[in-house]
Amino acid sequence: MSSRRFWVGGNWKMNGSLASNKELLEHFAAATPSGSAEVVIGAPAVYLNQLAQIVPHGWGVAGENCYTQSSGAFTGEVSPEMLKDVGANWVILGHSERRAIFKESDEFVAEKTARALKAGLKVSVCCGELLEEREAGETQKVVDRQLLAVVKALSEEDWENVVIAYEPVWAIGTGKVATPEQAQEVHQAIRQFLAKNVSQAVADNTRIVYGGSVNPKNCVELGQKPDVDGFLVGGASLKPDFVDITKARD
Ligand SMILES: O=C[C@H](O)COP(=O)(O)O
Repeated sequence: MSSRRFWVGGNWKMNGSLASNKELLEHFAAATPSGSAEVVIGAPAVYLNQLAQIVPHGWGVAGENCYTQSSGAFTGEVSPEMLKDVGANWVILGHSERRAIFKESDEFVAEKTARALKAGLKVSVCCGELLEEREAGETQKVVDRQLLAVVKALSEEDWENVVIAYEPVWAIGTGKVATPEQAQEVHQAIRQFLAKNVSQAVADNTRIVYGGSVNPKNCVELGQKPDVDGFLVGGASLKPDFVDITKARD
């Protein structure tokens, strides 16, 4: 196994309330989460301040999106600086729901990634193919295209603060998890892509995590693959046994 620290992110998407967040986080803390994995919870921006105060000790807090500017006439947007101001230290960018529903382009995701890093946030940047793209044999082409935009926007040092989340769109919220072999194949190819397009050191050190119907039952086998450095978890991060996923590699 590599020296890359196992990373487990929860992505609550547009879910939660002050009361349910508190209940869930208290449960997580009481259930003794992994001491070795880096754990980060992503939540709607309005709840980040609450999360920053009550997440289990050592856990990070992530926004689920941000804009490219610090402030100004951008009605409805939230800046990276504002995420930091309310206690977030991470942001999830380029999630397939943002790409599909809000029409975010590869370049826009890359620009936001660069800006968030500049503001001092760490970034989990998402990539992944649609079912029809996989069936057409275009998985790697799509992932490379999405990541090439990010590569162009970042310096080599920036990569220290980036986690790549590979999330095949057909596996998100569907219960159809990628097999450990399918995940490993794409993760390995992403690492080769980083070696070719950034540097061998960045390829060796960047965490590449898998997302798409991860749950406490399938996480151990997925987490044993050498290039799977953790998970970005949607639905299962809203359940008490998310804590078991943080321990997949323990
Ligand atoms: O960001 C998380 C992904 O969208 C995965 O969601 P899921 O675990 O509910 O399939």
